Amino acid sequence: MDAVAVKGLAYQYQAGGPSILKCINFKVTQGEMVVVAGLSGCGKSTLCGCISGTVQCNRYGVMKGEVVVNGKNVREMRAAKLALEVGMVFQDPDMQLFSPTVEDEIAFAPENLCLPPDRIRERVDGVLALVGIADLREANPYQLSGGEKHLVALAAVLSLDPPVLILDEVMSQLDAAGKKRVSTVLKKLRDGGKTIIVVEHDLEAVAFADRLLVLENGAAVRFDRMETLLADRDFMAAIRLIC
Ligand SMILES: Nc1ncnc2c1ncn2[C@@H]1O[C@H](COP(=O)(O)OP(=O)(O)OP(=O)(O)O)[C@@H](O)[C@H]1O
Repeated sequence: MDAVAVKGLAYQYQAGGPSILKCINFKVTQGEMVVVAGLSGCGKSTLCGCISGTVQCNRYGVMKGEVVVNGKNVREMRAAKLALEVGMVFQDPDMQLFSPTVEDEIAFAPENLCLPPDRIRERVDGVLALVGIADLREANPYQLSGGEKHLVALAAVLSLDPPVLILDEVMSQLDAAGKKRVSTVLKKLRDGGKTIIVVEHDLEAVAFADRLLVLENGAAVRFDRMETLLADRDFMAAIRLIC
């Protein structure tokens, strides 16, 4: 079954402004991990925002086409419902952290679902263990490193257990050990059935992903098996994804 179907997606931040996304079509199967890559400014974050419903498309932005997540059109869903279907970890984790402790940050969404306290505790303990940040439980999120903040933001998103996860460059501030830690978590989540779309420049760090979507100047130019595209060194060099 398709977990995410993007059909003829086009986006402008302002009517009459530049077309940031240009008729993008692709489908992601449930339990698949897809990497989105392309040069800076090609529209990766905008695509993530369109899929997660976090991009502006009422007052200023103009979105055309359709994004369907688990059979539901994201533009027809209220934010609270959409958050149960698709969770997004932003490129800048400070955009989504606001609680005094990591534990409060993770508990916030389940509390807002009015889950009973023992279920909330269960979820908090579960995601702290899954993401491997149990030692940060009492920490102040603002005082963490960039990489740790991304892990806390991922844990907070996982507290709602959405079937689809979108991660926008969460490894960019991590050293090799940090990247390995995140990729291990992503593998575990994918193997557990989550559908994952991840924007990443370091393709070696996510080489275990299933498919790679290459964007160039707002258009999807290739969508193929990860190993097929990594092996196509002429294409990858021409598109400047490898030297
Ligand atoms: N809020 C906004 N208003 C107007 N234009 C924007 C806005 N956000 C992004 N853009 C423009 O949209 C284009 C695509 O930006 P986007 O952030 O989606 O690209 P990206 O591929 O994620 O880049 P990067 O790799 O640098 O994060 C860029 O030209 C950017 O300047």
